[in-house]
Amino acid sequence: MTTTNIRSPLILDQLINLYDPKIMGIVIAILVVLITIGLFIVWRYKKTARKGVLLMGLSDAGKTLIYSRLLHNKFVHTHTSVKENSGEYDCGKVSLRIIDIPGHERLRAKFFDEYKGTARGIVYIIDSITFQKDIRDVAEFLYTLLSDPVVASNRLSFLILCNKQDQTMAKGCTVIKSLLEKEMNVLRTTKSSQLESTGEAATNNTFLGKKEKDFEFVHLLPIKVDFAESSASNVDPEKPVELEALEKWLIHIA
Ligand SMILES: Nc1nc2c(ncn2[C@@H]2O[C@H](COP(=O)(O)OP(=O)(O)OP(=O)(O)O)[C@@H](O)[C@H]2O)c(=O)[nH]1
Repeated sequence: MTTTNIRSPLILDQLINLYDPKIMGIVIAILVVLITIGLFIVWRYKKTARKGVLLMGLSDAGKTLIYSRLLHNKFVHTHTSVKENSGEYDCGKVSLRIIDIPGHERLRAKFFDEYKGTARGIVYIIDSITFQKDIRDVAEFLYTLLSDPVVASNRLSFLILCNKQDQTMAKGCTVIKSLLEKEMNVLRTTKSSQLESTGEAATNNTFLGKKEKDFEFVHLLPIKVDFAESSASNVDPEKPVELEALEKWLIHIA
């Protein structure tokens, strides 16, 4: 009896002795697990809270027609947008908020700043007929989006949608991808030398891709950039509307 009474406080002392390396180890392991679970819950919450998909691109690429097709399954006669269109797209269990951002140079930055924080992905729409003529502007705008700090920190998904494939003059998405990579490479060199001349190179995070390597979209990971083709117009009944690739991508990121 006496022996037990003397030993129990000693064992208890040992158990609550935080300086005991074993106990310290267990306490640290529990804390690490709890912090990880906490961070995971916050990350999941933030991710699911961001359910916007921005339709972006130069003016006349077909954003509003694609928006109208996707959400209302309608052909509309469009004109240059001056404000955004926004609506819910049902992806089965969840829905996404599709936002059609005006492509006009003076408006797009303002709307992008307004919506980028709530975005999960960006569909960058290209007019595949005028692509070669506008390649510089197409690449420049895309570069601006990809080098945005919010895009990088939220790891937004990108779909580059080569639209107007119903037209015979339209370039296919493989050609567009390869020409765009070449143009982004040139643009990157120009931007880097401009920054160096103003002494901002060290502080600015605008170098996209891998140093010492030609620009490739795959080098932007964890920002994932996919390419697909689409056609939003069915003025010619022989050529149907093709938005399946876009719809599959939306379900994939939802
Ligand atoms: N042939 C063809 N024409 C298309 C397609 N998608 C859009 N268009 C036409 O392209 C023109 C421009 O389409 P919009 O949807 O207004 O373009 P947008 O990108 O919203 O232009 P902004 O509002 O200026 O940003 C319209 O005449 C559309 O009918 C397509 O897949 N094929």
